[in-house]
Amino acid sequence: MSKCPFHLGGSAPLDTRRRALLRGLAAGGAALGLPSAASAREARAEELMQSPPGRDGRAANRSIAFHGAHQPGILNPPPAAGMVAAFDVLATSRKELERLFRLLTERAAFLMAGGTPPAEDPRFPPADSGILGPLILPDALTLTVAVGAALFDDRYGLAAHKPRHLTRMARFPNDALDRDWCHGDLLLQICANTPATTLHALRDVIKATPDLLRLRWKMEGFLPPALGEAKRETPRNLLGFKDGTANPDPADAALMRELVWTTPGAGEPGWAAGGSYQVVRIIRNLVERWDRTPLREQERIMGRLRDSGAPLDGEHEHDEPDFARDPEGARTPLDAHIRLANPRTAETAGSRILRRPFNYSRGITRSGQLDMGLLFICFQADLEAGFIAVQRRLNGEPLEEYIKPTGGGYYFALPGVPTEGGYLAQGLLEA
Ligand SMILES: C=CC1=C(C)c2cc3[nH]c(cc4nc(cc5[nH]c(cc1n2)c(C)c5CCC(=O)O)C(CCC(=O)O)=C4C)c(C)c3C=C
Ligand SMILES: [Fe+2]
Repeated sequence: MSKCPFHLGGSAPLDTRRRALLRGLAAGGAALGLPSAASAREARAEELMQSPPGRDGRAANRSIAFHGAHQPGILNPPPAAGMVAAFDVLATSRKELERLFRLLTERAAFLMAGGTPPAEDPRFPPADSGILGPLILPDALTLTVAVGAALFDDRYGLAAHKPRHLTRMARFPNDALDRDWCHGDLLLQICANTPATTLHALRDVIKATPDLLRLRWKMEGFLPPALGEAKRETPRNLLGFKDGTANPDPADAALMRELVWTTPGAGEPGWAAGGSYQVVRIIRNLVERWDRTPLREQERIMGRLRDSGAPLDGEHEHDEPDFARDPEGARTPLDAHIRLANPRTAETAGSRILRRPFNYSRGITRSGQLDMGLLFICFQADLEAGFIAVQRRLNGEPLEEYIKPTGGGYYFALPGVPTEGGYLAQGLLEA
């Protein structure tokens, strides 16, 4: 990673990063023998760094560290723009597969830190798409790489090393899965403050891997922009409800070890420690029907009040519902979404999951209805005890009248890359 002259450490203070960035910029120009162009680029970079055009400079300058025991993009609060892109892997050998993961590591670390691409020689295609301008600001970008069960077929000799619960996503009763929007050997989750930054990162990865990856499907999502770290509110989904209220606390490391990170033992291969099962579901919301449903009924379907997010037996958003004191469902219907998803019993405590959903909107259907919904994403230490157990409890819930899952897949988010020099999937490929 450090071999890339333009790589700037994601966790480096801004001033250090700025100096390194300007040095990289000058080096890029000098490499072409263009000293005056270099200084002009340097001046422009300084200007942009001070005040990125049309953007909140502080937010655009924010970088998230790439290196760590776990990948970024799982515990950090989701920014306003999210994307998942599923790929088929074209590598023809294990060696080529290693080249793919090394490349993904290099691009992710560079893009997340921000910097300048090498200076352009107009006789060749540009190194960068240019859609962010000459200076790539980190913009709270995260790239998270996950693998699907298909990667463990007979192509690369990895079958014996498959995470224990990783399977091809099977259909649930309310699903209408479109095969063009499902599965994939590899999943890239890209999150940032702005959609331009996620698209830029996707194009960068695609450009770097023409012989190694083929895009299979992609879905872009969004959240209402955060009001700032301190004032962070629970985002609303496209049914108008706060979504994420009862998520387990990502700051609770012991809880994350229990619910999110795969640990050695329990039949999991050693290399998978520190990774997490990732579920993606594209769930269309039938919003025209929902918007004609009485508010009281909407709230009984969800089990929470729409405006405050409070449970039906509480007053405030973070009040804990007491289902045990309501065995007949007088306050919260027995089939309310949150009651089925998390009955809060001793037996179901192990099925808690970390949700990280985005809203999506992609035009209209052939019958003229709005095609929008939830790009549902969740992480868990055990796919069977987590998402699959929760979804089985939700099967047949009243909310199904308003939602239709149409795509997605099951993946395993790789463990992180603790230090420079390492690469994603190194443990798997060296197992
Ligand atoms: C299988 C897992 C889940 C799917 C699929 C799912 C879809 C889905 N959810 C909403 C809206 C809300 N969900 C809420 C809570 C909630 N949902 C799940 C799981 C799935 N949801 C869980 C585990 C929980 C937490 C339950 C709890 O612990 O109380 C809420 C309430 C607010 C919150 O806690 O986030 C809403 C609203 C939609 C619209 C949807 C499919 C489109
Ligand atoms: Fe939910």
